Amino acid sequence: MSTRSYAILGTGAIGGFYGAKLQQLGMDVHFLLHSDYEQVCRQGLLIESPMGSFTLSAVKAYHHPEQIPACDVVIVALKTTKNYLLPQLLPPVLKDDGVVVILQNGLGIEPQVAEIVNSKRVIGGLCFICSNKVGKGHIRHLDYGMITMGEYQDDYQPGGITPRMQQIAEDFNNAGIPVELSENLLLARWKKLVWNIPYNGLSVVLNAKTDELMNAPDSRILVEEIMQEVVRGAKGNHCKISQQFVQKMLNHTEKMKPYLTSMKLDYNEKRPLEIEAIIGNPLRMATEKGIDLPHIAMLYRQLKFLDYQNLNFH
Ligand SMILES: NC(=O)C1=CN([C@@H]2O[C@H](COP(=O)(O)OP(=O)(O)OC[C@H]3O[C@@H](n4cnc5c(N)ncnc54)[C@H](OP(=O)(O)O)[C@@H]3O)[C@@H](O)[C@H]2O)C=CC1
Ligand SMILES: CC(C)(CO)C(=O)C(=O)O
Repeated sequence: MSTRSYAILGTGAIGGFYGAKLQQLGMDVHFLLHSDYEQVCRQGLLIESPMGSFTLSAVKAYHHPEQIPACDVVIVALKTTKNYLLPQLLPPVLKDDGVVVILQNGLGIEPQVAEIVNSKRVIGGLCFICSNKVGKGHIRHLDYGMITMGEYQDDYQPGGITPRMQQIAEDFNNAGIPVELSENLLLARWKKLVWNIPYNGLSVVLNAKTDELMNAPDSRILVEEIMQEVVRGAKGNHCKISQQFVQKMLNHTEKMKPYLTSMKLDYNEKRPLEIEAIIGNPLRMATEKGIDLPHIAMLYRQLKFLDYQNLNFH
């Protein structure tokens, strides 16, 4: 087993789950906690999962990043709405030769992190998992779990497959989490957006679960139209996404158990929505290349309105 140390920034649905799986394997894992800190110090982390439920009773839990020893790998698993904290959180927890792995949805986060830690120290990861934090220190993993990882290079130039990615992937694989390595992080991020932009966005605007969006003819048309816009935005950024991939996303969602997207859960809980990372940044990246994405531009404004109302007036 490797001796790499891991810091988890954001011990929630995905950070709590993946961190706990790494610790269960015997890895040295340090968890930064927020409102759950005291509960986790007292009772540990409870993971419910179809892969096997377990409790980690001894957790290296911290309330402040300065208390965490500098680690080889720092996993960013906050909601992107909290990324304004990263300039304070990242430097103390990262070893001089350490690497940051960003396990967040959306696009355009790596360049922000590269400004803090330097672009040679950033890996992006896309999580194909359904998981929720259902209580303090209590994570409910529902389904899936695979991660796609890619090296970040300036301006999202393809970074190839590096030994350090392979080593981190091996740790996750040993912990029971499949990892796929991508030579092109930008393409991997656009592909994930084919799902996230329509379903996360429409679930809030139309107040619907995935099955409702797929079963009603009008919302299904909208889902497909938005997916096609994502494909066009990707193409304008030199990322080719095939029609077979779009079809695969539609078929896959049709077969999925009815699912409340993470954006809809945030909306229902009156938490800020990850609009900029998931919709705003890709939209701006396409606009900069002269590509017009009218459905996504409308979705963006609608979500901004709903988010503002939700946080301020209801
Ligand atoms: N959940 C899922 O199934 C999937 C999520 N993703 C993406 O993963 C990312 C993380 O999402 P998810 O795990 O669901 O989010 P969660 O809200 O479950 O987890 C985020 C965690 O960050 C913690 N946090 C907030 N502020 C601080 C702080 N100042 N210091 C330390 N910790 C803090 C929160 O603690 P507290 O609650 O105490 O504030 C929470 O435990 C998002 O980008 C999401 O889109 C991607 C695929 C699937
Ligand atoms: C696609 C999905 C459902 C998990 O892979 C997701 O990213 C989300 O809930 O935001």
